[in-house]
Amino acid sequence: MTRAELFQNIQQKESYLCVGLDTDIKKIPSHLLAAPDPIFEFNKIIIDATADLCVAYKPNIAFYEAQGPKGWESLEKTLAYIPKDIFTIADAKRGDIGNTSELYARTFFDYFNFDSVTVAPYMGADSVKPFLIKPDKWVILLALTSNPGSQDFQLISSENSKYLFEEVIQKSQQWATKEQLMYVIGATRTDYLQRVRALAPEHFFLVPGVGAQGGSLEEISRLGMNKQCGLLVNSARNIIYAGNGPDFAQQARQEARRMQQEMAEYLEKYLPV
Ligand SMILES: O=c1ccn([C@@H]2O[C@H](COP(=O)(O)O)[C@@H](O)[C@H]2O)c(=O)[nH]1
Repeated sequence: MTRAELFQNIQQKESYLCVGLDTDIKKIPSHLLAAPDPIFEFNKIIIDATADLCVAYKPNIAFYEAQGPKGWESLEKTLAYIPKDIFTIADAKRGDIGNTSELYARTFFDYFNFDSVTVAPYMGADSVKPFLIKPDKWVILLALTSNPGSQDFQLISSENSKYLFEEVIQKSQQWATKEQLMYVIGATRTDYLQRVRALAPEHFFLVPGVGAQGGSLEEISRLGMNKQCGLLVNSARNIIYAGNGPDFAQQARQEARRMQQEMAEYLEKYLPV
């Protein structure tokens, strides 16, 4: 999917919501556990309940890998079930020496056909470039993450008083254009959002950390929106586990709807003309 198509979807749906499919077998409603593939069954119901309200789905690969081969099957079926006009993100946080990254890229882009994959930048150019070989596939580079530990390295500044996350954003723009590269910027780090936007004015940011981690959707939207919106705001637990009984799909839809309506308001208010 291109940046222009993504923006078109955002405008049509008045939404920049990314639903996180962090499907934990221990958390899904008990009545689904008798299904042959409970994780897929749960995802299918969540996708049916939210597809008209979001522009992206982000399965976190850890939740599937932890189930062994069955989990990979659930992931494959889930990906096939997501409507084709919705952007897909393999949240795998990969990156290794070049020949290994090539195989990771093959896994997520050739075998699974995801639109994008999250990549850790710290092994440098040769670890990231193998993910950039197809023009319609995206790398979403970890820049300033939402967790408390992002202070340990990403917010350390060098002699020239640049933070490490700023070096990541600047350097990586030599490897790919805004048509293939996005950044992960945590919703809990809005203090830095204007600084980030100044470094990457036209890029899309994947923003996790609203809802369960406490980030503010309005702050992200006010400080981070660009002319093409430039934001995919992820929420996982708050949506998919909004309910745990027979009506869990309605509860998930209600939470996704609440976020979409807020987003419609912020697109009106903050999208630069
Ligand atoms: O900085 C980061 C990078 C990735 N994540 C991932 O996003 C979701 C957040 O889930 P919630 O339930 O909405 O908190 C999860 O898959 C994380 O691994 C992140 O939170 N922060």
